Amino acid sequence: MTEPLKIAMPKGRIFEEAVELLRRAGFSLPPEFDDSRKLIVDAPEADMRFILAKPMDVPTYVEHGVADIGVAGKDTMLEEERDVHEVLDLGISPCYMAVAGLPGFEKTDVNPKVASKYPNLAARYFKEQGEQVEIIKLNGSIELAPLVGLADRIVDIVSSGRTLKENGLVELETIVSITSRLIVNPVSYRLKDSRIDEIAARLAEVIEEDVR
Ligand SMILES: Nc1ncnc2c1ncn2[C@@H]1O[C@H](COP(=O)(O)OP(=O)(O)OP(=O)(O)O)[C@@H](O)[C@H]1O
Ligand SMILES: O=P(O)(O)OC[C@H]1O[C@H](OP(=O)(O)OP(=O)(O)O)[C@H](O)[C@@H]1O
Repeated sequence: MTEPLKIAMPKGRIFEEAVELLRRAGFSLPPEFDDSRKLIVDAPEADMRFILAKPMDVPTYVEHGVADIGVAGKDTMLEEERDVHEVLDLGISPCYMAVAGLPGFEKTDVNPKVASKYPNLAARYFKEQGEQVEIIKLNGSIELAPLVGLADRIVDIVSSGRTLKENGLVELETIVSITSRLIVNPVSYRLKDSRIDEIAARLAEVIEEDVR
């Protein structure tokens, strides 16, 4: 008897698209997957065990090896910088990271403040730009920060652009495009390479079908 492959899945936005992709790749996932509060879900037919984590924590579960593989937004990889391999761009949940602010924003030298849920990514970006800023970490509703004067700019995810627009903010710079990735623990990859390669290949086939 082999041990089931452990897969860390992000709850929330990415979840449904990732499940659909796995099902289309021919993996049989139990119906309870679609409507349950369980955090560990076994899929015996696929010989898989799913660990349902907060999206930002998926790379952590995979780095520590409690999950062999995982599905993670590129944003979480850039923020967390975990020791994991990225083996496939799944192309799902596309969005991008941008700097935004109030219209007419101009850089001043006086203590610029940037609010973000991604403090490491934001700090790295401004360092690369040669601009010294203070990063203020927030956990959500980032667009509020410039409206109430907590920060003059934000670094956040943009998808439809609706949140920026409805709050009277404008995009100032695009940082990076984002999609979800299949990530792998380096030790699991050495020990279970054929199993993991097979999953990646089957997913890649489905993704290619969509491109065609
Ligand atoms: N418009 C979007 N806003 C945020 N994340 C998005 C968007 N579109 C795609 N994504 C992807 O979805 C992931 C976040 O999913 P979700 O919003 O469910 O998690 P979260 O922000 O951690 O949730 P929570 O609001 O519970 O903190 C990101 O890592 C990103 O890769
Ligand atoms: O361009 P849009 O389609 O409007 O999407 C972008 C918004 O969605 C996300 O927030 P989320 O809904 O996750 O809420 P949060 O601010 O509580 O994280 C993100 O942080 C932006 O605020």
